[in-house]
Amino acid sequence: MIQIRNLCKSYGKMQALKGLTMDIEKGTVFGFVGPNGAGKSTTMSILATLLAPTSGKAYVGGYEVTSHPKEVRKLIGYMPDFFGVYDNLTAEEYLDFYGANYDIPSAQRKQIIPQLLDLVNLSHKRDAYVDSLSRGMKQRLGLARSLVHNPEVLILDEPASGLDPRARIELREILKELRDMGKTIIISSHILPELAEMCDVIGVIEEGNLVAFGRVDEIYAKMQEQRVLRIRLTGRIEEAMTRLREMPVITSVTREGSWVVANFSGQDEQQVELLRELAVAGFPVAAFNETVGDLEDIFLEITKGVGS
Ligand SMILES: Nc1ncnc2c1ncn2[C@@H]1O[C@H](COP(=O)(O)OP(=O)(O)OP(=O)(O)O)[C@@H](O)[C@H]1O
Repeated sequence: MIQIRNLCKSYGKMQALKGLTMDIEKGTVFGFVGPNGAGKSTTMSILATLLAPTSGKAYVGGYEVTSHPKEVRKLIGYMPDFFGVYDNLTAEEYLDFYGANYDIPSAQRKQIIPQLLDLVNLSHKRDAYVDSLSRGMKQRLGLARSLVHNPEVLILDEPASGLDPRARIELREILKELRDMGKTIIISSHILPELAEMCDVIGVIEEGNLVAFGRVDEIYAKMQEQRVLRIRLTGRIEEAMTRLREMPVITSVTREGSWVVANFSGQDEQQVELLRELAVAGFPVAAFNETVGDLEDIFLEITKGVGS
């Protein structure tokens, strides 16, 4: 659905994008993660045809963004990371105004707008002034606005920023509905775990370069394989460490007081077997627990270099 090829953007001497290349397939929820200033908004603005790249190409639905902006705009709904001020418009009037901008006939707008307000759980705020809405509600109204022309692709710049946990959950639920409708969604954030909860694929951008790109389910599967086991023994600690080191599923063993900390790379069955072996050998195991690896570390480790 989206192809980005060697995309570069400079603001004067500042190189915001340094040859970005990636593909986003139809129906994917793609999370674009990176620290402030990494180039996420720049990329999204180029895809939304609001900014011209310095060099390189970007295609949406096969249309190149600079030579076919009209076709691209029909395909995409864009929600920027800031929200304008609209003193005298109610939520309904606001959506009607944007619908009219897309040349949607009045009768059709009357039909669509209640559906959109319902989708973003704002039907009860239909007659409320936009400026009186909470931040979470404004975000949801912005989302409804980006959907007014029923686009195939949604580009959402930091939609969860500034939202409280409850508003985030609501947003996630709405995104699920949109995904179920078959939309391709691009969401940016500077928080990887937040995106991992709602996306299928994640790309990490740093200083204008894509440094990692991969599927979230693969990352989670990998995380399950890289566990840290913590075993507390009341005696024979050194002996237990030697026994653990001999096991192929253990990659390293250290000691923290009465705890033995072992990096484990295997499946549940092998973990069960490990505990059984220790018990059968009579080691005095008082406690046994596991922690999975750090999402960001594992993500970067297994996906680095991809796409760059
Ligand atoms: N209009 C502009 N003029 C000059 N520099 C700009 C302009 N827009 C962005 N930049 C610079 O380009 C770089 C990338 O900015 P961009 O907004 O794309 O990053 P971002 O990843 O979206 O960051 P954030 O998470 O803070 O929104 C930054 O260093 C930024 O200061």
